[in-house]
Amino acid sequence: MPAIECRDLTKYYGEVRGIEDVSFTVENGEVFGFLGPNGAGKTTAIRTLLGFLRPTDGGGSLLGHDITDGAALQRARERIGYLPGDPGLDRDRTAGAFLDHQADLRGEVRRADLVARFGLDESRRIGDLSRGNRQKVALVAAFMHDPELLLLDEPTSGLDPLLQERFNELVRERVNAGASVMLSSHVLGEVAALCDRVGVIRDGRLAAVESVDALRSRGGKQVRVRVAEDVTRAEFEIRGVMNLRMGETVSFTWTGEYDALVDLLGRFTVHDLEVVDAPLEEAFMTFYDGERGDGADAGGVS
Ligand SMILES: Nc1ncnc2c1ncn2[C@@H]1O[C@H](COP(=O)(O)OP(=O)(O)OP(=O)(O)O)[C@@H](O)[C@H]1O
Repeated sequence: MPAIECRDLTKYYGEVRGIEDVSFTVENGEVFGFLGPNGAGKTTAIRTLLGFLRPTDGGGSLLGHDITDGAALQRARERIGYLPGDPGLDRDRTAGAFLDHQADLRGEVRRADLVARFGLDESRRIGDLSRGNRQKVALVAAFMHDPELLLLDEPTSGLDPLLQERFNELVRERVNAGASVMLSSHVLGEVAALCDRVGVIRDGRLAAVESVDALRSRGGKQVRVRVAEDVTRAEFEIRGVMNLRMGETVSFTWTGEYDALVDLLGRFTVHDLEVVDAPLEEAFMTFYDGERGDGADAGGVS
């Protein structure tokens, strides 16, 4: 039984499409990233899965409970951690009072530890907290009952890099303890660092689901080479070479087989050579062709 199952899930807000025909599963112990630009449908998918919104069509399950079975889902919530994209925390309450209320609903085995790790002052009024500190309160609430499944909507928005790293550690700890995670983001680096697989959502539809490793390998290799000879651009303009930049060092993205690269470089006296994974952005951009206007280059990566 997968941790999350999403079958042709569709949600319309009246005439407005939120998501349409979204299907994927999140296996037990997996970290699944839901990546897409603003308005793509990430929040709609998460809130529909949690039963806060009624699907227009399709269905799914969380920890084996049908998402349209309100009572079962309510019970399952004790084993689920949810971080809303825009936590509407009661500004007049203190952080501690909010966490007390959440603890009554789901428990708080790890609260003290998390409050200390995030350096949270529970006595402060939520309305007086900075955005980052409010996000910390919401994170403690999502994680403090050691949930088996976490649905996190843009979890690191508002967190500084140090706290983002704390957050990453926290996710890894829960996953090592057997939990499954779905998190949404529009920051590629964030999902690449944490996720096993990524679903790319655009205009309410799932454009692709890929493992982060596959995305990386599709991105090709970044090659930087310095040779003894004077070289011309034409000598490097062969199949497999992209983003070619000439200079004292010649650099390009290589998307072909290694043997063909060795053949190419074998024509010269190589003084210096560096071959590294191309940035994940290049593979990822293939999903955004047309939307950003710079998809022509990226389109050739695949
Ligand atoms: N309550 C609502 N009423 C009407 N339309 C809505 C509502 N909530 C979302 N939408 C629309 O549904 C679509 C998907 O929005 P959603 O908030 O799910 O996207 P998102 O990927 O989470 O975006 P963001 O990254 O900005 O949070 C958008 O076109 C949005 O305008």
